[in-house]
Amino acid sequence: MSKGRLLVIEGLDGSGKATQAKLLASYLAESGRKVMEITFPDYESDSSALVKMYLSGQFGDKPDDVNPYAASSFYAVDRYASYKTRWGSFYEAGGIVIADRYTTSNAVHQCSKLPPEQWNDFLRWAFDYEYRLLGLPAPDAVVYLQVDPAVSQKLMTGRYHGDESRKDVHEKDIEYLARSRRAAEYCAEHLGWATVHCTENGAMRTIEDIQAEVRALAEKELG
Ligand SMILES: Cc1cn([C@H]2C[C@H](O)[C@@H](COP(=O)(O)O)O2)c(=O)[nH]c1=O
Repeated sequence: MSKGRLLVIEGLDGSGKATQAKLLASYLAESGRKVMEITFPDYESDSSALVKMYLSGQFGDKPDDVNPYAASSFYAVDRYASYKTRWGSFYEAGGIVIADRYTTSNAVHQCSKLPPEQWNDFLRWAFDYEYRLLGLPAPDAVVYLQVDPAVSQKLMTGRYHGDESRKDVHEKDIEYLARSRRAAEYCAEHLGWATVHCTENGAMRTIEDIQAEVRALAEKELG
């Protein structure tokens, strides 16, 4: 039996990835396809222990306190565990997997710790490590949900109702988030990701409008 398909929804914090991934998975399931939705980090699993230590600041309270290769490894083994225990056999048997974040999040959030002239080397390493050495599937398509900086700032402020202490080490660091945005746009442009522009005139477009574009991209990929 031929292996399945992996569609990834990527975007910066607060871009609506979880909502769009869920809606896409339900839509594809209703259209009669075998679908599973997965999300990373896999906070429910013990395999995310190192990711949790990192995000809660136990290795240092700034993202840059943990070098991108170390941090990427934490997320990569979390994905490996999830693949082995949750979705690997479903995917291998031909199922469609919709991922809310994937290796592509290391491309965005870890790449941004390096100067731009080192990005290509880092990206080559990250993809080679996960897709070849660990044996995880490479995505068939990546949809990047692009949100204007001013709008995403507003969304992030609202998310924790002004309680800064609930933010993780990435979310607390505005300068790091700006760098991650630059890395995300670089990846979207150079790695063949499909960009969906989620903002219009300084506000988010409706969930339904964005979903219509996401579905069209998925349908094009799945045929
Ligand atoms: C899945 C994943 C997330 N991240 C980052 C993105 C977020 O800032 C943070 C936590 O993810 P979350 O906001 O989706 O809970 O971890 C990576 O750096 N690499 C990864 O592989």
